Amino acid sequence: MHMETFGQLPAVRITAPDGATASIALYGAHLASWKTADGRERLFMSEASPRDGSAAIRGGVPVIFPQFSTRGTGQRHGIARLSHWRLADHGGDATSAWAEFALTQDDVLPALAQAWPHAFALTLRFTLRPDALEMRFTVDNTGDTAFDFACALHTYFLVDDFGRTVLDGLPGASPLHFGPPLDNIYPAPAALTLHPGSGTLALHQQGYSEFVVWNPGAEAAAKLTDLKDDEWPHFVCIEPARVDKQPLAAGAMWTGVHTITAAP
Ligand SMILES: O=P(O)(O)OC[C@H]1O[C@H](O)[C@H](O)[C@@H](O)[C@@H]1O
Repeated sequence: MHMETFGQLPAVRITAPDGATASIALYGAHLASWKTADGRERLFMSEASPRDGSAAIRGGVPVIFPQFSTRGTGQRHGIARLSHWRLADHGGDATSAWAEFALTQDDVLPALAQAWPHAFALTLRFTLRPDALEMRFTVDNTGDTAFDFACALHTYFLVDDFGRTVLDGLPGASPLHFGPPLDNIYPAPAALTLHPGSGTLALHQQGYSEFVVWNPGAEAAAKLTDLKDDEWPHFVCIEPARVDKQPLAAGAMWTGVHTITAAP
């Protein structure tokens, strides 16, 4: 583990024994880069993304909590991606390396916290294993009343041939060929396979209820100031999610796991 910067933001880099790396900004516990041992970057990052903590990072893996998009009266996509997390712990063994990040209500700026005044503890652990990345997300209700939350890991996969990118495994929509703008929500199967042009990525999830699949297309992308006009064909977002707010009892914990495994 060593500290580096992502733009002006402090970031943690972990390196697995096989040479795979992940770089996570403390702002948002935001995974900005994942490279497998072959040196290949697997995540898209916008060249126009803010990198100074003034706004959410565009690319990588934004952490969405406690609201998905505008499905509620609170902050769009929630407060986690706009908050400064802490590095809680890190480690590794002969084949793996990991780092865990933590956020509680005390870490959140008052202006963001006031719209969602609950006691919570989030952890997000990134583990690099041979050809794989695991993201283990926990939501702990540390208060004495129930709260409702939604969440997602808004993963921007880098694709090297948009016109040949295919997603297999979505109920009722398999295979899904990318092309027209897309912003759909599907019930989450345990496994999906993404063909990003060359090679495959196997996606496995536990604990989530939906996958959101998003690509803005040219017209909507042109309206996003944090995305260059020609960048939209370089990514597809496939987001394990709990899109609607559901209750979590006082003292209860929810866990969602998303594992991405690369194959040639
Ligand atoms: O621009 P953002 O707030 O990061 O949201 C980006 C996208 O996130 C999700 O994929 C939603 O389903 C989309 O409707 C939204 O456009």
